[in-house]
Amino acid sequence: MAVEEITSDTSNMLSEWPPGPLDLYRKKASFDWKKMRMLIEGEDVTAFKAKVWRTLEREPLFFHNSWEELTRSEERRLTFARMKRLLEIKFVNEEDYLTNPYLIPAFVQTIGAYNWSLIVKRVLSQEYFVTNAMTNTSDSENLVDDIKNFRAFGCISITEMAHGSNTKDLKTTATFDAKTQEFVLNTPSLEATKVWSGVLGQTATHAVVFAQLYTPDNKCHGLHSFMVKVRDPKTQKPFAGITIGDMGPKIGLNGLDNGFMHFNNYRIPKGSLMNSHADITSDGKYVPRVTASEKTGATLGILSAGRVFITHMSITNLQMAIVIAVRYSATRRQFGPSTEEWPIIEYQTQQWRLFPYVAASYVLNNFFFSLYQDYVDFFVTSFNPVYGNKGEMGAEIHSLSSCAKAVCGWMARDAIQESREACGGHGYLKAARLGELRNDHDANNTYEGDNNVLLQQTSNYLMKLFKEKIDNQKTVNSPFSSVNYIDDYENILKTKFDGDVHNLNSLIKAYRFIVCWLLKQSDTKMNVLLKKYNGDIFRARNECQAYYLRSLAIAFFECNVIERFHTFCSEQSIPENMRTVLNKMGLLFALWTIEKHLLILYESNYIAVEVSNNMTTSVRETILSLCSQLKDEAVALVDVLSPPDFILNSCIAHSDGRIYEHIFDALSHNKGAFQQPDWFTEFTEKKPQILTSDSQLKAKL
Ligand SMILES: Cc1cc2nc3c(=O)[nH]c(=O)nc-3n(C[C@H](O)[C@H](O)[C@H](O)COP(=O)(O)OP(=O)(O)OC[C@H]3O[C@@H](n4cnc5c(N)ncnc54)[C@H](O)[C@@H]3O)c2cc1C
Repeated sequence: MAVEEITSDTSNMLSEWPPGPLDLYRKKASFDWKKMRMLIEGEDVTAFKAKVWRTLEREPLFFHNSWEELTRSEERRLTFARMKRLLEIKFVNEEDYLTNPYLIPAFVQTIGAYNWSLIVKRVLSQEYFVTNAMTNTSDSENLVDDIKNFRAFGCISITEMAHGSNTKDLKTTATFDAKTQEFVLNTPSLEATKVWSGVLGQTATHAVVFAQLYTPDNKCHGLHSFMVKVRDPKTQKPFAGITIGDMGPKIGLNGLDNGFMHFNNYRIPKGSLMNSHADITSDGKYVPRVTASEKTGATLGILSAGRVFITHMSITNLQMAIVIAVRYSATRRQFGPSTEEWPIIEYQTQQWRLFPYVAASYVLNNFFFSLYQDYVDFFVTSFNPVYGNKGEMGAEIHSLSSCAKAVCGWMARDAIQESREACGGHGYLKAARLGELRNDHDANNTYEGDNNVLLQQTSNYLMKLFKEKIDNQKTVNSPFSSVNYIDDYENILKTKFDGDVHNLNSLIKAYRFIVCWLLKQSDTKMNVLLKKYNGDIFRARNECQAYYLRSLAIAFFECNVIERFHTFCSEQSIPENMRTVLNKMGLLFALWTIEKHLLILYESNYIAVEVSNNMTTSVRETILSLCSQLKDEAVALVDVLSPPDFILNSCIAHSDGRIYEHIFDALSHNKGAFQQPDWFTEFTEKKPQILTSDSQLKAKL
């Protein structure tokens, strides 16, 4: 998050919201929504997003409405055509990205908010793929040129039918043939079929294929990636030796063509080996280029990009869902103490269900900007041959992005579902957009690493540091400082809660205690399990997940998120009225998340006996009080996060608040709303022949 001076020029580029029923709450807000928007995302990003959205709205190809129903084939065709148009318009060039790297996630968010299939297809086949090609292949220049000029499309093929999370055990083979200076790709079994590769189903001409590298002496050197030409760009047909198919209908993201693939003695040139970590000589000798530990740290860091971006995608979905739910709640009325019905946002349960997610939208947004800055710093360092800290930086980014992707993905999933229910029956309309958000978001919890498996990456990292501290007195210290407090774990574990539930600092101390306590408890349990299983770390770790290592990774993430938000709120330049609201959201988020760990705080005696009786009550009463205080700010808070109506595309959440007019519009425009079905004679003419006796039934059988 950048705190920048807000100019009237930038403020003017954001249109005022149209007048309507939402004005009731908009007028009650204590801050200016435009200034808050620029505070949380910076002027450049705000201006850029506004420009992209205005352009899309004017483009006929991007016309859509909330009641639209497309077949899979229509969706694919449109996604492809829109992707082409995006390339023609070219909102930013590489220099812009270098000047302001925040424009990269801004671009993904801006297009993703319009349609996730479109941006996922675009990024997978272009940016993500080009980054891979540029850093790794010998003939990368031509390929990058082809990709940029729409002569080639890339995809990444890792997952196989029988192996996803456990990539080490992938079965596809790439065997070097010294006679022809080629690798021979094979799919040794049905289970080794490559599956799920995005863009492969109907479009990709190239794939980064992960396979086990074999040298001519039949020795396996483990998993390596290869740049493979899979389809003829002139005919779009797979080359001989490759079978490609489309994965078919999915729960969501149906504009994206996921595919499956088989290799049968398919030959690729030696130069196809993506050789930044290892190479092969012409006589077939395997030559590693970096040591195993260098490879691990740097590779882990680079591979974090996907998770960093998915974290942002999840936060974007969370934000869109909460915009819809809050706007609807501020206009929908039910019951009331007198003749006038209350807007449902006035109800305590509605506030309690939704406002923690409003707070999460801000707190996580800040986390993303801050993590992204760390990633950019790491990325720049990783291309600097002199600076030697890459491994540690990469490992920390890997740990942070793993838990961030998991927890943000789940929070967004829950926010979307809560928002759907908070909007009652109308929330269930396709035209409300919540169903599409739910279905498209769902995959974020699985691809680029299943969430539960990712949390293990974070807990492994933390446990390793903790072990080194205990066994070798090694200082716990990391390049981005996320773990430094663990170094003081012995003192932290002697502390008690100071009882101040209104102070974010006190809650950060409590969180640090939870992390240290879970580390200690997990370490104790691991030692017992290691003894039980004769030092078998795999089994020991497996039995130490639920309530221990998994909770550790989640608490570590939440602690880091709150620390970063606290730092942000302490910035001098934030105007006081905005700081007050931001502090309330930080506190609400912290209390809402820490409530789930109260048992730990009791069990560990962190909450002293004298205060233990009312601690739970204090936490809960403060949550309710904060929800109530944020009620009059909520509409303005979601206005800050909201894209224009054309992008949000929800008939229950237009910025003018005229929900019933827009819902009726959606009802009356849906396909066949007023049409008699062409099967109506099934009722009017063809009556059911009801079988009345046993003999008639038997005769039928
Ligand atoms: C829409 C979509 C797009 C995708 N795009 C691509 C792509 O472009 N390229 C590509 O290669 N792949 C892609 N994938 C595949 C994706 O990366 C994998 O599905 C993902 O990595 C999970 O692997 P899996 O499906 O094999 O799950 P599994 O590994 O079989 O996991 C199944 C369950 O087992 C649990 N589990 C597994 N191991 C453990 C363990 N050690 N401890 C505890 N629990 C465990 C997991 O938590 C999970 O709940 C895509 C998937 C989807 C849905």
